[in-house]
Amino acid sequence: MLDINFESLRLIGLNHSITSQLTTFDHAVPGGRLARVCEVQRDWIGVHDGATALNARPLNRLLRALAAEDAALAVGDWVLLSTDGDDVHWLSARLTPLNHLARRTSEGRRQSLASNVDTALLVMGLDHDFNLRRLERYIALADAAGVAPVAVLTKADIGIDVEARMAQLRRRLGPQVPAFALNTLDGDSARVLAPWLGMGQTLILLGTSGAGKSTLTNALANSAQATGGVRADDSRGRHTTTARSLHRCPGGACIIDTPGLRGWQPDAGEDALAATFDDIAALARQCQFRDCRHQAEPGCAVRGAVDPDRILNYHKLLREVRRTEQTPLERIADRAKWKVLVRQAQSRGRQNRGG
Ligand SMILES: Nc1nc2c(ncn2[C@@H]2O[C@H](COP(=O)(O)OP(=O)(O)OP(=O)(O)O)[C@@H](O)[C@H]2O)c(=O)[nH]1
Ligand SMILES: [Zn+2]
Repeated sequence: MLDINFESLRLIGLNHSITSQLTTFDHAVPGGRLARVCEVQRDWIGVHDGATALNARPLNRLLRALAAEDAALAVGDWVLLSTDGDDVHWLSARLTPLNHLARRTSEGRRQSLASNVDTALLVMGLDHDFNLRRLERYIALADAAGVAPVAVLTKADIGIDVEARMAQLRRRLGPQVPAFALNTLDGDSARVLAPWLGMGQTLILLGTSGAGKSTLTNALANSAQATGGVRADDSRGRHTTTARSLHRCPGGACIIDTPGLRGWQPDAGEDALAATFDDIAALARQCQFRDCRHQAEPGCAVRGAVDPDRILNYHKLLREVRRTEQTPLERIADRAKWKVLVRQAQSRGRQNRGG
């Protein structure tokens, strides 16, 4: 029988949607217990069983099962843990995640970020890090996974045009995405973000290197993660955090800190993107032309009502999604077509120079 201490596991995010899976679960591992993945490394998996943090290794049978689903263990996953006579800890199974955050690399590869997350705190500095297109990209990533986005604008104490930027952000994103300007060093963050930090809640922090994710984690979880300085000229961080990790907050929520992402796309389809930009979709129904791009077309209902840069960003993300949804053959055909065009242009150039 599986040994579950609900009270202690609740502190690392256990909820009834997860435990209800156990009734139909084949857990024939002697001494098996439930644990949560806190850190994924190449050779070991950091897990917490509600009482202690320890390092474990996945059994081959788990690796095979994951490979069959084209899945991998991610921070936030619930797993079955057992300890053998030599005190080695093994993971034998993973419970089906309730949701799963992933990104696409610039080559289109899908990469797991975290599982079983309630809220994504999208962390962005009010210094040179401020970029609303990037924020919308993060919102698309969260929306596509069914994770509620909350924008946390850090460095309100040293930021540039703080009030104007917050007003611009709220106008552009509308009321659906709560947004806060914070100085994460002043100790007020936990109070402001309290509605998302309730018992059993899981949050993930996403944002560029240097945005203040580890500083915010430390403020919310009373922990002591290493934080890094940023370059003065462009506010870029130094990639101080190198792996995703899970931290417990005093109020019973837990937080997944992540390294800054570079070169990525949301793992979202066209429908998910349309949901993120549903203000555009709703107004577009009143445009004169069904395929209106809301640029110079007459009778457009979107232009003027939505920030023009938001419209451009939506179309940019749509183009990226369509490109990653191409089959490998379509991509090869597309590349071949480009090569021909480039070659034609080059030979035209040579002819012009020669003639
Ligand atoms: N003045 C001020 N400085 C801040 C604030 N938040 C973060 N910082 C500073 O910004 C620098 C970068 O913060 P980190 O928390 O390391 O950034 P990070 O997002 O975790 O960066 P990576 O771990 O590299 O992904 C540190 O020197 C922090 O002290 C803030 O609200 N105000
Ligand atoms: Zn239009």
